[in-house]
Amino acid sequence: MCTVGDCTETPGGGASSPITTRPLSLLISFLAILIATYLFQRKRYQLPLPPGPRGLPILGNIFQLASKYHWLQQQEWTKKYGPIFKIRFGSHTIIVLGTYKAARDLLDRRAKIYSDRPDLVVCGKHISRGYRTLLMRGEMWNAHHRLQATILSPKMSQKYKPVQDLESKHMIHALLKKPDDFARQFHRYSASLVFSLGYGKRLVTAHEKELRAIDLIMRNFTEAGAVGRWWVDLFPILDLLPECLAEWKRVGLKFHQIECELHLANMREALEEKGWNWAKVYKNSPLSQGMSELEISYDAGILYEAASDTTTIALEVFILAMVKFPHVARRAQEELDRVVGESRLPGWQDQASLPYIQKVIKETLRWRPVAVNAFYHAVTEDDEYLGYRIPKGSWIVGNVWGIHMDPEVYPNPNDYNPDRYDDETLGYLSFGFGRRACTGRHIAKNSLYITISRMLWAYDIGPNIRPDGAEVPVDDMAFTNGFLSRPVPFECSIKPRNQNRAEVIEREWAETDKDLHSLMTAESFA
Ligand code: HEM
Repeated sequence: MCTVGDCTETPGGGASSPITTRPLSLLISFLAILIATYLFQRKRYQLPLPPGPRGLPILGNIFQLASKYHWLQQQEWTKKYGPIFKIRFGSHTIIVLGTYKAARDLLDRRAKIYSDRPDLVVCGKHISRGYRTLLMRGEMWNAHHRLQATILSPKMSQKYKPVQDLESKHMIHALLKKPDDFARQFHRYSASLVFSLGYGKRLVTAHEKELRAIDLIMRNFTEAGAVGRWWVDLFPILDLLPECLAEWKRVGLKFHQIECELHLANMREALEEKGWNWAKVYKNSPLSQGMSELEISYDAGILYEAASDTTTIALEVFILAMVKFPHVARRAQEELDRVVGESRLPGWQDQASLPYIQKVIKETLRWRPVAVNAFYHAVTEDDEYLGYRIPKGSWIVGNVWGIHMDPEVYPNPNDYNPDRYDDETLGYLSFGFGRRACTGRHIAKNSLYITISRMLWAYDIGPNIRPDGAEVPVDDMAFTNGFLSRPVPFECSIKPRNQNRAEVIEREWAETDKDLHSLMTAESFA
């Protein structure tokens, strides 16, 4: 028998819930979710877009951004519109995040939906043709990200220290003969390090054809690929034009072919080299099965491109800072003299005992960030933040420059002041955000440690002095414009601190094992 309320019997006599009430409750829950989602989306859809500067009809804010330094313009707009604002770039909406908190909240904490890249027509579709990790999307990016993790993880990055030791000694020694040549020596260091790791071959003179070829590619990519250089980047529909009317297609194809030839040739040679190298790891990795030879070679080539200019620029900024803030150099030298002494160069064994040098590195990356806007992210779902709607597909940019100059986070931001990192929680954003943060950052930080500590141990760095005794003025705001922003060439004085140190440099360089293959055996990377 059953009474009202506890009946579990059906007219047919069996247990009722699996057959009748469960589908009903499922249906009700489904409808409730549907309605809630609809109401939520409708509410979100009704939210306003972030505020932003008025632009021209159709074109948007392109001309305002084309002003000399777009990052200064963005900094001004943050002051006017707040932590999040919108600009238009032809048919694209770009959301700019102007404060540390806004950038961390969205690009890091909501990285799951903020780690896509926009489809960039010229540098993405035509020059890179899907092969450049920086611009990859979806599954293809996942596959390459996993592949890169096998060689760029924190653990693997520690194993590259012997090569960084060799290349930094080479650099410090070369500067004894030609101190004015510092920019070229920094470039040689950065390029040779990654070329050695990637292809098992050093770049000793900085005149090698490989180095010139990659420099050409970087120039092509940054100049021809700069978003806004071509109308088609603003209005992708123009890409439907036939090739005879679309110069960017011809230029893109030409640049792509140059890259393909170079990356393939470099990889094929690397596979024949004696020792261990990234090309071999890539080729033999189970993670690369199913990737074409070109795809694998491009990945290795891209690492070289991503590593060489960035590290060079950071080192140039370091010299600029030492010229403008000589008291910092003196503080760092006191620390080095106390910890290391005068009879040897600083090495990896000193890294943990040189906290001031670590702060100098952080401050260098903050004070004049190498990539002023990191790089474009894109959002894969509609989202809201601070009461504003962020439409799916928007391009998202963290204005790293403006954020690093925010006095609320970094008091007196234009001062180069390593002591600000006494607060160990204070961060910086120079390696970008979330899942797209720079995968080479562990190598980069070690490079900056070994080169900067040795530069300061070995040399006095300061302004150049004219014959009349006046300092040659240096403008610490004179930078090139672009995705990467480097100091405009400037004069400075780099002199050995004394004869003893010059002799130590000579001695250590003479005693260094310069045979890359003996440093890069398969056993040392196992
Ligand atoms: C001081 C040196 C360096 C700086 C300042 C730097 C900065 C950056 C920045 C800002 C990004 C874009 C991050 C974003 O979109 O949020 C990036 C991406 C990347 N960097 Fe670096 N980088 C440096 C050195 C290196 C090195 C040494 C390597 C490799 C050995 C490297 C490999 C890459 C790669 C592969 C990406 C693309 C990541 C992706 O989209 O998946 N970088 N880097």
